[in-house]
Amino acid sequence: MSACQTPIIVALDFPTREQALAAAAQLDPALCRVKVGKELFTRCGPTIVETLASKGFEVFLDLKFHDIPNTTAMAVRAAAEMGVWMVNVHCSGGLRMMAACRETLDKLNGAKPLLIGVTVLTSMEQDDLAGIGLDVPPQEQVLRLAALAAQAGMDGLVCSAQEAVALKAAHPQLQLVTPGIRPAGSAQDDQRRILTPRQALDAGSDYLVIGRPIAQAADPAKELTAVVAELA
Ligand SMILES: O=C(O)c1cc(=O)[nH]c(=O)n1[C@@H]1O[C@H](COP(=O)(O)O)[C@@H](O)[C@H]1O
Repeated sequence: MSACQTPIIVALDFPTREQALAAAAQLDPALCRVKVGKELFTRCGPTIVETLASKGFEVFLDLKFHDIPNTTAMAVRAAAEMGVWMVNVHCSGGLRMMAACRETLDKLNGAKPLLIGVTVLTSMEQDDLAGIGLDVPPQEQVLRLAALAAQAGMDGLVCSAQEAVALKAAHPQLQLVTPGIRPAGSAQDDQRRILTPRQALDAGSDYLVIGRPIAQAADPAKELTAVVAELA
């Protein structure tokens, strides 16, 4: 049972182990989980996951695997054996890819990470989708990928909180992990489909991924406490 009492996941997007651990030292594992993504993991490898776990944090390993079914399933197995709490793959890898991941995790003994499918990145809007040949609004593509993820037996989805109402109606069993969270007044950065923490929770998000507004703030503990208060 997790000691974490909030839906907040803080993205530790840092270039060094020292910076990531300095930020983590200002966060309380009772108030948030942490996310290790491509930059930090490529720099530090699995030891950063072990260190954060030893400090009491549940870790979302966000490497967004996207490959042929066997390769992706073996990567997910490696993540599970690392003891992470959540792992993700791109839904656009297709039904067989997601099903292979599900089957591989189901065969493992012991605790398994939540298996989450990334739908349409929160940095993308309709023009970006058109640029890669998808002439549909983001929500339509998200719902299409969500149906595949549900069929594959995934535990949840990464999506924008803007799609949470439609997704909860269509697939109430899927947990919604929503980045693109911006407290009122904070910079949008490269995100496009954004909501505030309160709006996201009200829309049906199960977990809120927040990076720069907390991790890169002068006082991460203060920003985290402010978001916790906004959600209370
Ligand atoms: O899978 C993710 O976590 C993810 C998916 C997505 O669609 N959008 C998205 O921003 N993310 C991640 O969520 C974090 C958001 O960080 P901030 O924009 O700094 O709050 C980053 O680490 C992204 O890699």
